Amino acid sequence: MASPKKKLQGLVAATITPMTEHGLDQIVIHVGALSLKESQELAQHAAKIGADGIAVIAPFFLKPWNKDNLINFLKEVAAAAPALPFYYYHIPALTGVKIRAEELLDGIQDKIPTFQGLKFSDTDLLDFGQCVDQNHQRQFAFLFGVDEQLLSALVMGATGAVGSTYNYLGRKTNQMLEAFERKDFSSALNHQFCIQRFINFVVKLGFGVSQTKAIMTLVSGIPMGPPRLPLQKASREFTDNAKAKLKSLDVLSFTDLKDGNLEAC
Ligand SMILES: CC(=O)N[C@@H]([C@@H](O)[C@H](O)[C@H](O)CO)[C@@H](O)CC(=O)C(=O)O
Repeated sequence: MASPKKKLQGLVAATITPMTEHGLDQIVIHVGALSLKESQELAQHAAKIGADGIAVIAPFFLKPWNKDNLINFLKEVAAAAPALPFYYYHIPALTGVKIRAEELLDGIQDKIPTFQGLKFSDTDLLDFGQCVDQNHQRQFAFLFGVDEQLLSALVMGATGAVGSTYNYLGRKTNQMLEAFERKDFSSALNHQFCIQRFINFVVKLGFGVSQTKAIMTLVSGIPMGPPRLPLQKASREFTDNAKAKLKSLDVLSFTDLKDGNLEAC
């Protein structure tokens, strides 16, 4: 897993490595599940193996229909690991739970004392901005999850980012962060546009977890394995096209895309 500098994090969904040996600064484990009991067990397990925090998506088969239902679910999961910082993972496009994050934040720490922040994977920058706006004491982390829009979210007050493309576009994204920090907005925008060119290209080909695995294998040479059903493996055609695009944009932190890596895909 790439570990780019600054505030970016690749996705760590689960780990079997003893937590003392992973070499990462922090590990937040996602413990969301369709069943509350399962989620609580995962939270307890995360605490036992030394995670630095837990994150939870909304349950999406039997959905919470309002803010209070959702908070009650999250509260029970958080209570299963009372010593761990708790993050709500807001990803409405995948869960179908469209309760606005800014509504959820209102008074949340009274209900969930360990609440630490949001991973916000949605393109609604009004909702995102209103989350940041109401955080007067600046106590929460706002980790943005739409990689192609990170610059806009930084302007709105994102405090970090978690996304799939940082596993291989980390260098380019760090260049954007550095330009943003030195207030060189024109360079920051150029870097964001470059990232967008790649994402726009792969989105048109069909882009998801399988394709992310294929690109990560291609770039690192570390076989990421096939996706689990019902997902299907990315096609060779996709990988060839993604490789050509990465080369033409010159965005890789790795000096070489070795031919063997393509075979590993
Ligand atoms: C909907 C989605 O998959 N969003 C990604 C982004 O990193 C996304 O791949 C990227 O912005 C390209 O659209 C992450 O926020 C979430 C993610 O990868 C995950 O939870 O597996």
